[in-house]
Amino acid sequence: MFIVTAKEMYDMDRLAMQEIGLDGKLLMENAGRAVAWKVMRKISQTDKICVLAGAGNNGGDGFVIARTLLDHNYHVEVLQVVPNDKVTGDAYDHKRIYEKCGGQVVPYETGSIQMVKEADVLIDAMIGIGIKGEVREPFASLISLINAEQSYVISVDIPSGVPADEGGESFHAVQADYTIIIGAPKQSVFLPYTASYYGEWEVVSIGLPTFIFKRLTSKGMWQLEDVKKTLPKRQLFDHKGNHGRGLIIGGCKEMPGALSMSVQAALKSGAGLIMGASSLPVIQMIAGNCVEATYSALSATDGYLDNHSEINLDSYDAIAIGMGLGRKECTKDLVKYVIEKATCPIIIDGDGLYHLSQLLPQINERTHPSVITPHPGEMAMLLGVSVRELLKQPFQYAKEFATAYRVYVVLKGRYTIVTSPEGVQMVNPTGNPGLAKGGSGDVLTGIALAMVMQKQSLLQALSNACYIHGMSADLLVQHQHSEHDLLATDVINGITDVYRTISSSG
Ligand SMILES: NC(=O)C1=CN([C@@H]2O[C@H](COP(=O)(O)OP(=O)(O)OC[C@H]3O[C@@H](n4cnc5c(N)ncnc54)[C@H](O)[C@@H]3O)[C@@H](O)[C@H]2O)[C@H](O)CC1
Ligand SMILES: [K+]
Repeated sequence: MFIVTAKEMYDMDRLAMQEIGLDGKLLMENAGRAVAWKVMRKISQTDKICVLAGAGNNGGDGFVIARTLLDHNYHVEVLQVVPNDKVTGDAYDHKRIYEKCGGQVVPYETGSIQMVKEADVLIDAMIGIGIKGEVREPFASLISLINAEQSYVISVDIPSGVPADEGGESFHAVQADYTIIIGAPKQSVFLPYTASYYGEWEVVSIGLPTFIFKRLTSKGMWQLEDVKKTLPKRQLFDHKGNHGRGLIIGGCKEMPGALSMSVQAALKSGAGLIMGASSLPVIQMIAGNCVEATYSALSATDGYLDNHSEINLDSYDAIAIGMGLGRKECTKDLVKYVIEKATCPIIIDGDGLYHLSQLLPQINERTHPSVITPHPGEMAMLLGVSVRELLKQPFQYAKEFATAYRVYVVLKGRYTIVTSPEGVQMVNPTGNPGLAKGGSGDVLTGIALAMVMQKQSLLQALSNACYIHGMSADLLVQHQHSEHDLLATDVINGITDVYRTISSSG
């Protein structure tokens, strides 16, 4: 599924109209009817419905929705929030068709507030992706009224007041119970400051052909069908070498478990062979957790790995480094050594990211792929901006970093964004707040390593890793766990259920 900015959506409309003759009125008809069908599934025939229509094409969708509902014997009226002369173009045409079909349009005046108060269902078709700046009157007061009412609120395309794109931080906007998105989800569906306004959401197709999306946007949402198509398969005559050899370097005296979780997660996800590398005390502590892995003891000073020359990096398909490694000068040297010498894909996580801020020239010079898996705090540190600033524009910042340093960026969050060095971005929809715990990142890195070393495109491999990680947590909280008690090690065990679900669902 593609993700768009407002500009991309407008460009697609233009292309559809100019190049293939899909005109605006037809797209509006498709949009309104598709939304109306979704609405009918949610509400009852006895509900009193008020469609709030604005001046633009979002309002135009509102007239098509009202006409379709009326035709199916629903109790519906349109409250037109703007004066008649503001309703023009395609929206005007659809208003006329609605009226000719017997539809009622109530002009906005103070008395019509009663209409809002009396409605069981409010359909918000006031402002869509055409919003500029903060909402003006009378929309601002109406939004306050809508949000104060108990009625069921369905927004069309986008909750009025929310922008389509990233960049803002606070909004006066409709709090929808359900948003029916037209054509493709907008960036704001996935952003921390705007996602909650949407409530439950769904996308409806309006007939824009896929090649138009492919031409104009390089952002998408990774879905189960994508996972099924791209996940490495196991063949009858496979041996462990077909599924990759991976090296995981991490762990120090305070954080032995990080390495253990990455190793277990990698093997559980399908890695052929995993070597865990750490100090002898760490290995002695964790080896029993995962007897299927092999381990390499490295020298350490005061519990931190200190001698990089003894590691052979040559015989691996991918290497992960940094989980629980520690923030010492000697561990920085180790990260530098791996960045400079590894001739396979590397994944840098945890304390490796802390060191990376001083190793950016080295990462830029790599000729083999590099992946970083920061949470917002680590990403902000690498970019030299505040977390607050980063979270206003995560798509933009992740892309800037990925393209500048030619790395794959896995920016972790409720909606993790995977960005390729070319700037292609994939959003992961799975996961829940149960993952907001120590160890989750170490598990994700292990899964990512297993995917990366099995010869997929890296963008697909990393998107699959995020999907599996989140889906494991989702299945666990649906069945035996809650978001409170879910542990990172549960997420590793939950991978079993993920694979069984994926393979049994065809
Ligand atoms: N391909 C598609 O996605 C299609 C989408 N459709 C719908 O069209 C809207 C976008 O329509 P547009 O006319 O460009 O803009 P809006 O209706 O969102 O809003 C314009 C309207 O709002 C007023 N306005 C702007 N900013 C403010 C503000 N801060 N305060 C108050 N009022 C504001 C402005 O003056 C205009 O009057 C999209 O979201 C879909 O719903 C098509 O129907 C089908 C194709
Ligand atoms: K709207």
